[in-house]
Amino acid sequence: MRTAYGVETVRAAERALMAELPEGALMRRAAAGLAAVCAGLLGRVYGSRLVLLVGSGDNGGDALYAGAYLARRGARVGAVLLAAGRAHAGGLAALLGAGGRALDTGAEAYAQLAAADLVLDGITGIGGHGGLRPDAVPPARAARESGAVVVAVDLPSGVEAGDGTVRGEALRADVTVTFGAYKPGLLIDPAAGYTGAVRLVDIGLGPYLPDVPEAEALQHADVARLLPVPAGESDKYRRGLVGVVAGSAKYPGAAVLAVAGALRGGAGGVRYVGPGGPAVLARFPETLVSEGTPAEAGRVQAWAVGPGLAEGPGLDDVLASDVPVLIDADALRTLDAAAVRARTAPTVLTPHAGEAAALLGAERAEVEAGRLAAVREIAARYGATVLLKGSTTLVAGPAPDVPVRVNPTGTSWLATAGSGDVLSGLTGSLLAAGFAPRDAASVGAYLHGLAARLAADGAPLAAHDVADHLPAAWRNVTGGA
Ligand SMILES: NC(=O)C1=CN([C@@H]2O[C@H](COP(=O)(O)OP(=O)(O)OC[C@H]3O[C@@H](n4cnc5c(N)ncnc54)[C@H](O)[C@@H]3O)[C@@H](O)[C@H]2O)[C@@H](O)CC1
Ligand SMILES: [K+]
Repeated sequence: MRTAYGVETVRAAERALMAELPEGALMRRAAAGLAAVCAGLLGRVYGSRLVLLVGSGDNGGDALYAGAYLARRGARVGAVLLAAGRAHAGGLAALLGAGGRALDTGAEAYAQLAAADLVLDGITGIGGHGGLRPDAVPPARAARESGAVVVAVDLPSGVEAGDGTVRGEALRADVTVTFGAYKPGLLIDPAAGYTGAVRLVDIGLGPYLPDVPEAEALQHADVARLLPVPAGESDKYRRGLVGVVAGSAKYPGAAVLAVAGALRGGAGGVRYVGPGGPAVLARFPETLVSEGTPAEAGRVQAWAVGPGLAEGPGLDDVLASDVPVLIDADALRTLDAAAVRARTAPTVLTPHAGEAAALLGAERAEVEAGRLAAVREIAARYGATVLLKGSTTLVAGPAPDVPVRVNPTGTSWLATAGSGDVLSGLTGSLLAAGFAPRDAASVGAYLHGLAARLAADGAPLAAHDVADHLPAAWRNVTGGA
């Protein structure tokens, strides 16, 4: 599991650790780790050309101390002081003492940036807000346009550490060297798109961090542990039946795609309820098709309702049931929060940003600008587990003290019609197979993203390709066991 801690939590842990260390020791520890990563990237430090972009805070201090280490090993280091007179005093003295040079933002800075092998971005870290300030933008752009490797100190400058938003211009890095712990912004888009490869430097913060992180991202091993392996005595009922309520005369394809996902999610069987029965059976003869309403259909262990659904009794019936329910797409637009909160079994909502805005009675732009806050707010208001789709899919449970799961497997190729229908069926199937709601949603998103990556392989894909690659994704996670 990859864990991420919010800014205040990291600061509190740093304070507690610093109280036990000599003055400045923690920053020097961070800088030594940073310098080691840079040395590895450079290959040969002696004679290499480094430029430091130095802001007014401790993030700049890290860059200056790391620059001093590398200058002592023979690198030529120039530090562009973006906040003249306010650079970290100890760091600047160390750099100058090691033979580095301080520069203002004049022509020489740009000449050095153009010729640099490596640029260290120490403009802002966890203390930065609101994107790069105007005076930092031209040197940041020059760094990006040079052929240098750009290494972000702690975070790419200009991104919000706490929630992954980018509220102005930010400097895109090739590598981000972060200290002590991941911050949510390193995992959540759009900020996560600015980090390049992330390297975590241990500065001894571990014992001072709380057990429960703010956000976490499943890794292959976590998903492999959660996926069920049918035992010898399993039969289809023990493995769970998932009921799919989807599709309409207008959208018959949604029924087929939701069933396609459900068949690959580990449930023992799929019961389809809706007007798309003939289309579903033509493609998947193994489906149990029920006429009539969900209430009239046989027993299932979970329902997935919503993809391509027109008006009908489907939603009310499944809400009244005593099994886990996943609600997606059109069914979200008319959802009554009180009816969801009153349910005795878990509910999972899977909105995209537009549907999330409808659930909150907010503007879509508001959701886009604060996805972490939005997913938590919907989960709290509806008393449900919420999977907010997007370039980084987020999953929040109804309890406030449980980490938000960040899906690491997404790909922009997934932004294709019908891919959400596959995810609904898949996640519903995991619920029927007995997964806890937060696990069902986050494992569903993980396998779905991985299947899309395998299917796309660098080319556009269709939603049914994602469904077809779910078994390959499952094998990829479990090692084919
Ligand atoms: N606290 C500690 O013990 C440690 C802190 N470390 C470093 O310290 C950083 C945090 O330092 P600070 O709290 O001083 O904050 P930062 O250095 O991240 O940034 C705050 C400074 O940047 C300015 N600033 C804010 N927004 C800006 C913007 N949009 N554009 C330009 N300037 C802006 C502020 O005026 C302030 O002076 C961490 O990210 C990490 O790099 C590390 O050395 C590890 C130890
Ligand atoms: K930075």
